[in-house]
Amino acid sequence: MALASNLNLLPDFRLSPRIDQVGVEERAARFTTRSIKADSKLNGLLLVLNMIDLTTLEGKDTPGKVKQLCYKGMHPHDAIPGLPSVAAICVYPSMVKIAKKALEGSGVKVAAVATAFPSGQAPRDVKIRDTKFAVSEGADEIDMVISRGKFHEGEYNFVFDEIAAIKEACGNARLKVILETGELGTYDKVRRASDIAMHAGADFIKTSTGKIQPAATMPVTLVMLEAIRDFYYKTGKMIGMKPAGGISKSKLALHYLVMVKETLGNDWLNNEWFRFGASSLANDVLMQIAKEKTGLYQSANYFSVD
Ligand SMILES: O=C[C@H](O)COP(=O)(O)O
Repeated sequence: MALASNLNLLPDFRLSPRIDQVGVEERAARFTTRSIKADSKLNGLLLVLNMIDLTTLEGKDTPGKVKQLCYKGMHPHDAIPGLPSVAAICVYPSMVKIAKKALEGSGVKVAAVATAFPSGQAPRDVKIRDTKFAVSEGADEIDMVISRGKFHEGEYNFVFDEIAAIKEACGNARLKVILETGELGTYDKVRRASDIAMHAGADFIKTSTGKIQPAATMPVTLVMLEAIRDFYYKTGKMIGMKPAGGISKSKLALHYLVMVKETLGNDWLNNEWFRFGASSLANDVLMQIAKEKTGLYQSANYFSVD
């Protein structure tokens, strides 16, 4: 395992680039002003659907609900032909086996939140066991949370080593590292946490758990996309991006796609490298796809997940 203390070549994370707050907010706002032609809009909506990690992370989740969500993920709407599936179903570790079986042969991945999600307040060995359990149950992807308390104390080597340990526990599963940006406080800290996560072995960086406000925003996501771009220029390694929490409207999701395209380029415009973590976005996307195809709006109930 790559321990921070053993890696003399690591950057000093205290020196991560500073972010101009006004500049990043203005740049993010500009992506919302681009006009999208009708045919590009339909393609964009289909792409958004295919990039969703369809999520349920409730204490009251049942096997029945997870199976229904899996069906929805594989067949977003029976009455609309030609729809792609979502990218993954995102659940707690206890639901991984149920989801894995329900999704068998579909190509839809199972993502599991682990490491004492959402707080991350547990000893490292518990987090490693949580991760190994989810992988042994069949998780294709692990969504871990960073230790925000340690990060705020300036214990960057601790945060780095923990991510590296979880990466090792993942085996072949891809690792998404959740920064919980709503608890980081500043864009500078979002940039620093992104840099630590990528150097420590993240396959994806992710904004939020969905349990803390604010969750994903366009400026925060832009800071992370720019960190990914800089990391790519420096190392040649692609890292994925997953904004999550509070993204429920198609129009906003399309703005995110414009931002990804203009910041990272077309190589990132697929579900291998970009995801939306969302519980209700799929319904709005389906409503808009139906509208684009038929010219008519259906009621929201027509598309409900449950
Ligand atoms: O990672 C996904 C989030 O937990 C979903 O958040 P949401 O319910 O606001 O869409």
